[in-house]
Amino acid sequence: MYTTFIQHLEQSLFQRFNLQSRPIPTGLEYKVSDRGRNPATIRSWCYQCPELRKIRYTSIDAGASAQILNSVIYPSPHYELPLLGIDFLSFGQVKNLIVMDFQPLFQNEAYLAKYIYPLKALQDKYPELAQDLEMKFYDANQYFSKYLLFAKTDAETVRTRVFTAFKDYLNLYWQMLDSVEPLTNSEDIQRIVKAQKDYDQYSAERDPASGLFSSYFGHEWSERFLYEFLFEDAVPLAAGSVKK
Ligand SMILES: C=CC1=C(C)/C(=C/c2[nH]c(/C=C3N=C(/C=C4\NC(=O)C(C)=C4C=C)C(C)=C\3CCC(=O)O)c(CCC(=O)O)c2C)NC1=O
Repeated sequence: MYTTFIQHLEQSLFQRFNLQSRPIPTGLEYKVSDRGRNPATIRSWCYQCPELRKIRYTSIDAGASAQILNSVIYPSPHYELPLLGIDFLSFGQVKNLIVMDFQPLFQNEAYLAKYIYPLKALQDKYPELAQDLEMKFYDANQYFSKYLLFAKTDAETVRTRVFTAFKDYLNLYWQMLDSVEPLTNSEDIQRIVKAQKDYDQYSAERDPASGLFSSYFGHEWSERFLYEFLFEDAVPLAAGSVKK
């Protein structure tokens, strides 16, 4: 379902940046589960370049049961740019959840005006993909923008409109990266380092995928995947404390 999306993402990245592989901890880059109705394969890729500190994307292929593309791009801390977040989930032909956003590190007006407002024109192009759905796991006011794509839709729309919107959002992100002024003051840079860490901590604790990973690949693998790869700057909750 998301193969063409991944191909486009890769092309787009490789054409613009001098990418270097960023290691994925042993055992986390690829795994197959036979627990479900269909075998599930999870595969991840990770890169870095001077402009982008961490580029990761993950696909889950469980045949007709689940098709998923999840990705986060973390800019270098010299750039206060939002993170680029993608979460495309298809469970069978009927349930397709699409989320794509420039994930703001801060919510103050000046920041939003500079880095989030330019998204509005794009969201306006895809009204059917901006459905104002309620968030149950995450807080819509933290690390999300109001111009995100957030929709439940059908498989045909995913192949057509969502693919076009995905390319548009990605292009705007590259444009923004091209025009952003790098920070030079070390305190400003440290503030971005901290904000990106806070994002990892928040996301690791809230991620609704942990149940899905556990059911396919077991609890232990799931925790490693979350804390050693997806959100590696997050610190696991103290052992024995209750999750959420
Ligand atoms: C491989 C990793 C990974 C997977 C497979 C994943 C899956 C995942 N994301 C979900 C929701 C969601 N996912 C997001 C958004 C994001 N989520 C993100 O990881 C990013 C980067 C964004 C930003 C665009 C949102 C907004 C929801 C709805 C959650 C809610 O209702 O609060 C759900 C719940 C779907 C449901 O309601 O049935 C799952 C299982 N999340 C992951 O991190």
